[in-house]
Amino acid sequence: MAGTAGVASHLRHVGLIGFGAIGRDLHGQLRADFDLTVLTRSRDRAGPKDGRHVHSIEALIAAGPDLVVEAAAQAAAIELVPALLEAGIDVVIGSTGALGDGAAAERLLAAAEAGVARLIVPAGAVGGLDYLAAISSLADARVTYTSRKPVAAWAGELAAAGIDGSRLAGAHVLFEGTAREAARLYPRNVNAGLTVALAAGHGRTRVRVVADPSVTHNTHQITVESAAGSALMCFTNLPSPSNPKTSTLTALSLAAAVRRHFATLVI
Ligand SMILES: NC(=O)C1=CN([C@@H]2O[C@H](COP(=O)(O)OP(=O)(O)OC[C@H]3O[C@@H](n4cnc5c(N)ncnc54)[C@H](O)[C@@H]3O)[C@@H](O)[C@H]2O)C=CC1
Ligand SMILES: O=C([O-])CC(=O)C(=O)O
Repeated sequence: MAGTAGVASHLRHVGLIGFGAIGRDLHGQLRADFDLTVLTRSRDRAGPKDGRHVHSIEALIAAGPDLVVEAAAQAAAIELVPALLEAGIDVVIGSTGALGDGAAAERLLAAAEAGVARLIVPAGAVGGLDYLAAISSLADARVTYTSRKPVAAWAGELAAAGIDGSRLAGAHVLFEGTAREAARLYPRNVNAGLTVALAAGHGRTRVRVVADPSVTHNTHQITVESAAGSALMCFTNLPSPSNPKTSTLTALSLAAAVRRHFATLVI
């Protein structure tokens, strides 16, 4: 099967936290090749029709997963992921913006160290993290990440700023600044900016957030200037049908991170 080269033939056990737009897609993409246990809050009624389904982090740890993917929310990552890491379970963190909170990042990394586990940052809605990590050692590197999404992805944020999204005539810059601040202000929309900053370095990365009535896709542009040259990366992603804030690419990226984790040939 495409993309599974090198995956061990016996079924590995993967835990998923969250069963929203990403969690449901991820479950569908992984169910044929992995044993899955899904953690949802007890008040969230939706869950998988087949496979294991639990409502507490203790039950997820007791199920004994080889790897867990968090695809719920920054708050869920901060609350639940440390216990997994302390229990020695590697975690792919979808809500990368959680690492923008200094105290939370310290807690997560301390838990990983204590449990001798790995906290894995996936590319998510963007790509090119290998390039960004490569130029991160260059002192002069400058990276700009621009998130440009349709107005539907910003309905709540525009309303909070007193702007009627349906009347927006042109692109509206909601934010320019650091990745940490963007991830704090837009926890469900700008995790990708924090991912870029983790790869390239916070001090080198600027983030722009734009609501644009002329685009139909979630567009992520990364520009880089450094002593190694320049790069322009643009990801024009279809929004998830069930959550316009989220790109359909994100679940595919998390599934790829899971397969990579168990692969013999690592790409
Ligand atoms: N790294 C990246 O590029 C991206 C990261 N994300 C992150 O992924 C998260 C999920 O995205 P979607 O699936 O589109 O959101 P969604 O809103 O469709 O689904 C999230 C689900 O997680 C559940 N949830 C929240 N807290 C929970 C908890 N403590 N325990 C168990 N379940 C919990 C919610 O009830 C909901 O069902 C976003 O909030 C964002 O943090 C989203 C898009 C891109
Ligand atoms: O999926 C996307 O387009 C990006 C996103 O929501 C995020 O970075 O949180």
